[in-house]
Amino acid sequence: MTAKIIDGKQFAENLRGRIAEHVARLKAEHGITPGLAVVIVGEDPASQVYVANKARQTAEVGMASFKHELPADTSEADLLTLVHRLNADPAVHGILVQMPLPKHIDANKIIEAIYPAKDVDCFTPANVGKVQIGLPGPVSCTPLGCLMLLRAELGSLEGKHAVIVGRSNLVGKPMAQLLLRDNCTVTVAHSRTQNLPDVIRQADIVVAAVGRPQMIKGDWIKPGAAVIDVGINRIAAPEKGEGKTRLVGDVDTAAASEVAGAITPVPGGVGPMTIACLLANTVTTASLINGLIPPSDLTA
Ligand SMILES: Nc1nc(=O)c2c([nH]1)NC[C@@H]1CN(c3ccc(C(=O)N[C@@H](CCC(=O)O)C(=O)O)cc3)C=[N+]21
Repeated sequence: MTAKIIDGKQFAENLRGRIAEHVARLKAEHGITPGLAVVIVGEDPASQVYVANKARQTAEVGMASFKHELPADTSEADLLTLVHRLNADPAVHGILVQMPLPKHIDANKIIEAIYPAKDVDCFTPANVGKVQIGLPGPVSCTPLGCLMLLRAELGSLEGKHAVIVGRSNLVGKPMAQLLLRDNCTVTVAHSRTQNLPDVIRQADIVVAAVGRPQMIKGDWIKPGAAVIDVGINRIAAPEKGEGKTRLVGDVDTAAASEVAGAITPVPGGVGPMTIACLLANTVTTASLINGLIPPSDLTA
């Protein structure tokens, strides 16, 4: 069997098209221009690429984009002041503080300062709780993107055994909640799981979010399974020349493609969906802040 390659880049482009339509409607019918503020502290080059991409795509769908680039030695107090200002700014419906933050800043303190109504990452405790009990609001961008791809690929997820590898607050835990809501049987595996290959072999759906390049091997995959690779790891690529690098996922994609029914590539799989879902969440929060029912096709 050769797996279908799930084109996350194309799917994200289509999603952004739907988002642009909702944005146009919010403007025309309600006079609302959804606004997303992105805050980046320090000069990490990878972070700067993501932030530039986010700002460009935000503008492309017709939303207002506010970028705040702060020096690496910004104090926690100054960052908190900025968050408070964005909380109070009526033109801002979404606030994203790019992670990771420099070590002298307590990320949890910053996250807790974000007004939950504007928390488009779905990092605040209030929104994590809402996802868990199924209330409307923003949904963690990467898990939401994975869920959209799975639903598009498989239709109903009911009764399927999903094995999530990784238990982070960013991906593993919210992914488990969303798949439970879609009536999957959910197993969350992690670094202490015993016989990991045998656990993964039971999965109809594998979500790999461990951050270890190509750790999940082809012969761990059940024939026909759907494999969602969240990992984005930069590794050395001597075949491309000295000092060159390339991106790989947490799955050995070439080997897994011989067995799986469908698989997401890296790059071009989950990554572009994460950014599109950030924009989707901004439409959701802009709607809710203004007392409107958010579009059902942009959320879980
Ligand atoms: N508050 C916060 N929210 C985030 O959502 C957040 C964050 N901080 N910090 C960093 C991570 C990482 N992240 C990515 C988003 C898109 C791609 C993406 O589009 N990747 C492309 C490849 C990009 C490349 O070539 O480097 C792809 O997979 O095709 C990657 C990574 C969001 N993050």
